[in-house]
Amino acid sequence: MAEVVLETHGLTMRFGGVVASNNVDFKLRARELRCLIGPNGAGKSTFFKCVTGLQTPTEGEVYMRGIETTHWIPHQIASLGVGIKTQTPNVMDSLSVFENIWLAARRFHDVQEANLKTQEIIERLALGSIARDDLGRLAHGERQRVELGLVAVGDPWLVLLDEPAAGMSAEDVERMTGIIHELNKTAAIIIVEHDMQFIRSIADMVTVFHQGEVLMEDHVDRVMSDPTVRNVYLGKKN
Ligand SMILES: Nc1ncnc2c1ncn2[C@@H]1O[C@H](COP(=O)(O)OP(=O)(O)OP(=O)(O)O)[C@@H](O)[C@H]1O
Repeated sequence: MAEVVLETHGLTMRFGGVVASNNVDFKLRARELRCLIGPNGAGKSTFFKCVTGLQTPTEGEVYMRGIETTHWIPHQIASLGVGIKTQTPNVMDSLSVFENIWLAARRFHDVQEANLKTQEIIERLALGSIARDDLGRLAHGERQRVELGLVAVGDPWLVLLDEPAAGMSAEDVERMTGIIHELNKTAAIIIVEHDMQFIRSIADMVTVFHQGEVLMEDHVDRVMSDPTVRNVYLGKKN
């Protein structure tokens, strides 16, 4: 069996009386692609933030390739070889696509290698036609693609993506799907996502969150046809 690259034990996050994440045990193996779904307020974002170091859980532990990262900040986690795409990316609108990717590449490589890596990412993600454009002038879908480029530049073995398809056109989503599959050749990937069409097109295994807990973990087809999952989305009691 493939190596476990991410594991949580009893991950719990309380905000006052609200238990946003409740004793979550989670495991992801090398080269897996897992979508995290669930209705609004189910605890997906909280789980994502605890795993990426944006929040520190109240209880429980996070391990990446066996290293405990529970109290680490995102920068430390990224330095392990983990690519993180949050909804508030660290980019500069007044710099070009090339420059933004180059700056990200420079964190991992010397100047010469950063040049080569930037060029490689621009080709892999088909960003050539917009490479000299300022990031601030790009359409939403193009920008999302650049942000994936920033994730890919560190050759990550684990990629954590928060709603990569949000607000995108069907064409952009299709492109994004291709890029994620390409990243998945070398990295395990977690995607927090609302867009069911995107999930159907990309997911294999899905973890369903409900009221801060894992309700179900199974193949996307079984999850989508499960009556309990349907009821949870529709807000019905079982
Ligand atoms: N910073 C916070 N302070 C207080 N309560 C919070 C905070 N963050 C999340 N919560 C609460 O925790 C619960 C889980 O929220 P979370 O955002 O993790 O769910 P979600 O599944 O990501 O929802 P959505 O799909 O709407 O983004 C909700 O009841 C939410 O109101």
